[in-house]
Amino acid sequence: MAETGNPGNGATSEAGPLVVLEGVQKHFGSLHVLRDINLNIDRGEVVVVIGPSGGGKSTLCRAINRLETIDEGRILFDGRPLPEEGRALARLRSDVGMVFQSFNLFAHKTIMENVTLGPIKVRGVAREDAEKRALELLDRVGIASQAQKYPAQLSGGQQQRAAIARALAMNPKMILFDEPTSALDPEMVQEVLDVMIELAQEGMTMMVVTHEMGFARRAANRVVFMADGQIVEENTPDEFFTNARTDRAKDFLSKILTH
Ligand SMILES: Nc1ncnc2c1ncn2[C@@H]1O[C@H](COP(=O)(O)OP(=O)(O)OP(=O)(O)O)[C@@H](O)[C@H]1O
Repeated sequence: MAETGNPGNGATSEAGPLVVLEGVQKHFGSLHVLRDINLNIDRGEVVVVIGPSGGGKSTLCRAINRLETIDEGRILFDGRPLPEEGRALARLRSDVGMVFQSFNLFAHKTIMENVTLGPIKVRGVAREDAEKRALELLDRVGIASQAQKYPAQLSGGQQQRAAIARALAMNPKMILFDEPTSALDPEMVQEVLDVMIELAQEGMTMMVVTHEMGFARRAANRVVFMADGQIVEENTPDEFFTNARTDRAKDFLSKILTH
């Protein structure tokens, strides 16, 4: 996939991990939701984050593109601390695509407008070029024929595939997926996972919060198990699913794998 480059912003560090979290702490009031998180995500790596509800997985995702601020520690993206505001923050948000459980498409814009808005407004791409690329991406996720429809006219699976096309339209360096299939009817889950598996195989750097263990087995390089705001253990999917080390992870797996 072509990179847009990073005009006027100096060289990026192509060596080293794409994301580095060091000693990250986050509270919501008295609730300690991220406790000393240390995590690197390498370029081209697919990290699946799993764990019980309320464990801090979404907050971790949101902290990486600064939808949440952190209280302590630091997060580096592409070798630099996360920007706090302005154009640099807008650039971070386009470099780090985000796909949410609830699709988050603009309801009063067509699918084509949803996909082209960012490239036109943030990246300064000409409308004609943005539309051409959007059609390619919509074709790639299997919904080119829906380009002129509004989100409510599409199935949940189609909307989520549109959301992935929208993230891809910014030529992101990474995509964060926060429970992308949790709101879908069961028959639509696989069509979205198939798009994600293809992206993973093409080398997209991804962090995926999900309960889809089949996806983790097939696509993840690493599984990170989080509970009570901490990374309890992390391992390759094979090791994690057959040889979890901690009682908490074993307990969690025994519950979800019997479903
Ligand atoms: N904006 C907020 N204000 C206050 N508390 C919050 C906020 N966002 C999340 N929390 C709380 O922080 C804790 C961690 O939430 P988070 O959504 O990160 O967990 P999670 O592991 O993603 O859970 P789930 O699997 O249920 O989505 C939860 O107790 C949640 O209620």
